[in-house]
Amino acid sequence: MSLALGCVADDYTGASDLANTLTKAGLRTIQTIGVPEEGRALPEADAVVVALKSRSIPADQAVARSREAEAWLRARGAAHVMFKVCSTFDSTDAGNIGPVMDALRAEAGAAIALVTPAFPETGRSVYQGNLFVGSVPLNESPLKDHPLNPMRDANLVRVLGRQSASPVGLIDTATVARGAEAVAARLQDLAAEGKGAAIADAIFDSDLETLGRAIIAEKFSVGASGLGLGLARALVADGRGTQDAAGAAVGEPVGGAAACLAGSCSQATLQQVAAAEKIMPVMRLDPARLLAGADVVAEALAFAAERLAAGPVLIASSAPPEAVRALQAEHGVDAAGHAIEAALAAIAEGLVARGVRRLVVAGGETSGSVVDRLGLTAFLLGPEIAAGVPVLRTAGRPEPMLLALKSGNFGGPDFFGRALDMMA
Ligand SMILES: Nc1ncnc2c1ncn2[C@@H]1O[C@H](COP(=O)(O)OP(=O)(O)OP(=O)(O)O)[C@@H](O)[C@H]1O
Ligand SMILES: O=C(O)[C@@H](O)C(=O)CO
Repeated sequence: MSLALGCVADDYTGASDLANTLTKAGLRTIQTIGVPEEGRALPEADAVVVALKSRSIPADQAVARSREAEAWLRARGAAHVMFKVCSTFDSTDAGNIGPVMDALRAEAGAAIALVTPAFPETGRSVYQGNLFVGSVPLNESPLKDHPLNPMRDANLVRVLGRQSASPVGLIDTATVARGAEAVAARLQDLAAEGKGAAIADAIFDSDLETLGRAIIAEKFSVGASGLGLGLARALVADGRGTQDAAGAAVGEPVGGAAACLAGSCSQATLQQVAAAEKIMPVMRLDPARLLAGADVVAEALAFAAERLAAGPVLIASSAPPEAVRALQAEHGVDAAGHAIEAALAAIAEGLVARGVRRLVVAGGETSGSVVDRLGLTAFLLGPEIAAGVPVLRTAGRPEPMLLALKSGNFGGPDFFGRALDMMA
């Protein structure tokens, strides 16, 4: 297998979002969970997205894991490696986007990296270096209340500048409008000025296509699904894609019971959980009781066991920002987050033991814990449920499962019902 494109993603839902975009754009794509162990056979692919759970871990660990993933991808022929970050640039001033970018850029022997989280299909655009979520700057969007990394500055030149060891420049929209050669020239000028990264403006998919063409001959970039789209289209134009990449992984139904888990507290997920209450039994986990030592895992599994034969259930810890803040104030951000993630992962394991083979999970960290607990190692890409959320089919598991790993902010209010319909 000689890869046209290699990607290192900093969380599992983000990886499936990117793999979905690459597949739709015409690259046959596989998502692996971590770096595959030596000797593990993978299906033929044009692109591999190695999913890490590195968004919220200490920066030195994120760097080490990302370097290992990059080396694995390069060894399989990937001339360009993209580091996939969140389209809302989720990170703190302590990392991890800057440190990982610095390390992978050095590995690639590149002087500068083009960086853009723009993903117009989901309303993320970058103008004059400022990230917009829909019509509002990042710091006015619901991301200002994110439980792990509240985003309080929309200016990405500043945000990345605080995380990277080298200065950060801007490729503005006027330059992007002049085309790929103008972008490539500006990138070289910024490198000559000593900049190690350039935030690139992008408002429309056509901007991302320009950026893709400008950097496809470079070895490294940083972006979200939008930049993936630009790179994939440049590769496909160059004859590196596969006809019917999107149809490649649609397989037989897997049967079994279906269930949903939500650990995301985003505004989108809160609405989706509320809407799900109209179509399936919903159990709301009480994190305060969990943290006080109550066996909420057993309670949730008993709730599910009584109902699964009749249809899907949803188990959710999702709560509005005030409740999240109150819990975190009492127990600490990490302790609260990890305890809830671990509980939802244990519930997932119990559900699979009780015959669940179709599982929808909302939230990046939550999905990471669930997928790790289930020991899943790779996914093939199925149809798209909502922008950025595909149906995933496990690869290498004797009894296949279907999953949907939803990034917190993605999907419309009817997401859970829609996902279950598409996984029937
Ligand atoms: N009621 C709650 N109170 C406090 N923290 C919670 C609560 N419910 C879930 N959490 C924690 O909030 C975090 C949510 O992060 P997660 O990544 O799963 O969702 P998200 O941030 O909305 O999704 P994404 O990263 O895809 O945008 C997790 O650590 C989870 O355990
Ligand atoms: O880019 C995005 O917004 C998503 O793929 C994601 O990473 C959210 O966690």
